[in-house]
Amino acid sequence: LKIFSSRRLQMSSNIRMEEIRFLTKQLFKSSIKGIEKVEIKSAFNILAFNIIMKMLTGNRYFEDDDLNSDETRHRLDDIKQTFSPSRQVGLGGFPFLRWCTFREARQMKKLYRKRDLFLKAMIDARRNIRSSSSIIHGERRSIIIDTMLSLQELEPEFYTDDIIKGMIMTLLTAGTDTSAVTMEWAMSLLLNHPTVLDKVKTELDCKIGHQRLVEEPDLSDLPYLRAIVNETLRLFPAAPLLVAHESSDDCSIGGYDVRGGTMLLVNAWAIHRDAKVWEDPTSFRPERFEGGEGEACRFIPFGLGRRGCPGAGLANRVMGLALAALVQCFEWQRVGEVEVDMSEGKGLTMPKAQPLEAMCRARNSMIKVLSEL
Ligand code: HEM
Repeated sequence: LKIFSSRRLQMSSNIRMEEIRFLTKQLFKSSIKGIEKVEIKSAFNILAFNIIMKMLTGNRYFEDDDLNSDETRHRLDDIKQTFSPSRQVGLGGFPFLRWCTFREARQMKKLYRKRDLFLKAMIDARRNIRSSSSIIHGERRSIIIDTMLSLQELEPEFYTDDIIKGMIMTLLTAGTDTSAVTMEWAMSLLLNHPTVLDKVKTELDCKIGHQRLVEEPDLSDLPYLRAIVNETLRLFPAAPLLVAHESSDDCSIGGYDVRGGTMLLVNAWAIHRDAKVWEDPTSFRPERFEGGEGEACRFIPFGLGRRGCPGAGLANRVMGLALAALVQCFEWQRVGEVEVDMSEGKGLTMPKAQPLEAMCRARNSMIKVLSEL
């Protein structure tokens, strides 16, 4: 509640808007001379990390202006390796992963130590800033680590540094790759379905126009954009098996007796493509969400109930805003004649097998807005 309530999200909306402006400015710089090839995967990863890091600490993680510089690539590889969700599961998550070689265990230990130092440095930096000033300004109140340190002052025995480190790590692992991967799938689907791309562009042109950049409050007035995000999450859920659950007690569900301590993996990917509950399930048809078709138990990209994803609201804002800005400001084309390869790669968040590249050019109607960013 302290981190994800609508009010808290509202307080950090300027952070997301700043990062969207940063991304569009970078893309404008790269494509100012005409149509240019851009590596969208890294751009989305950088956006997702910068937003979460800024919400956590007040500072973005990638300061470099150039999305393609060696420094940026190096930092991106490093942080992805350190906070990859696959490594998060590690030794303790699934029982079958508890078996690993001595060498793997040593590597894992090294990684945990690196993470620990990284997280400690983040907390110490905020603690120092807080102790050097007694006034908490408006902006600081929206910084997540500051919120956690305030809770620590109230309940020190519960909010220990280790608990805070665990929370930060969960936010970094659960909240970055998932959104970045979904945005990449969405852009890939749009490139392979130009009529859908044209339709959402028309929605943006009609509702927002060409005199300003799309903003977070506009999202509620963009139902077709929302339908595209949902249809992407249906076909390519970033947590295809949700997160492992365990029954705390014996229970009976749908006629099955389940013992306490049973691990439950829900195959959301299969439910989302089940022909018994979805018409033409493998087709990309955002229109199916326009009439509210997607609700209830068959559409569960964020899980359900008490342990459902607390970051769903944040993710929908980030993904909606980023896609809206990219479509509003730029013309997009595939790199060649061939359709974008939609094969699924390996990894817990179901990434694309091939990182997405696309041709990008600033829209003439948006040059004025882009030049003023
Ligand atoms: C497209 C983006 C995202 C998807 C598809 C997604 C999906 C999920 C799913 C399926 C779960 C498990 C739910 C269950 O087992 O019932 C989960 C848990 C979680 N997610 Fe997300 N998530 C996304 C973005 C985010 C973001 C942006 C954050 C926060 C910064 C976040 C934070 C969390 C946390 C903390 C949990 C664990 C909750 C718990 O254990 O109670 N997620 N997410």
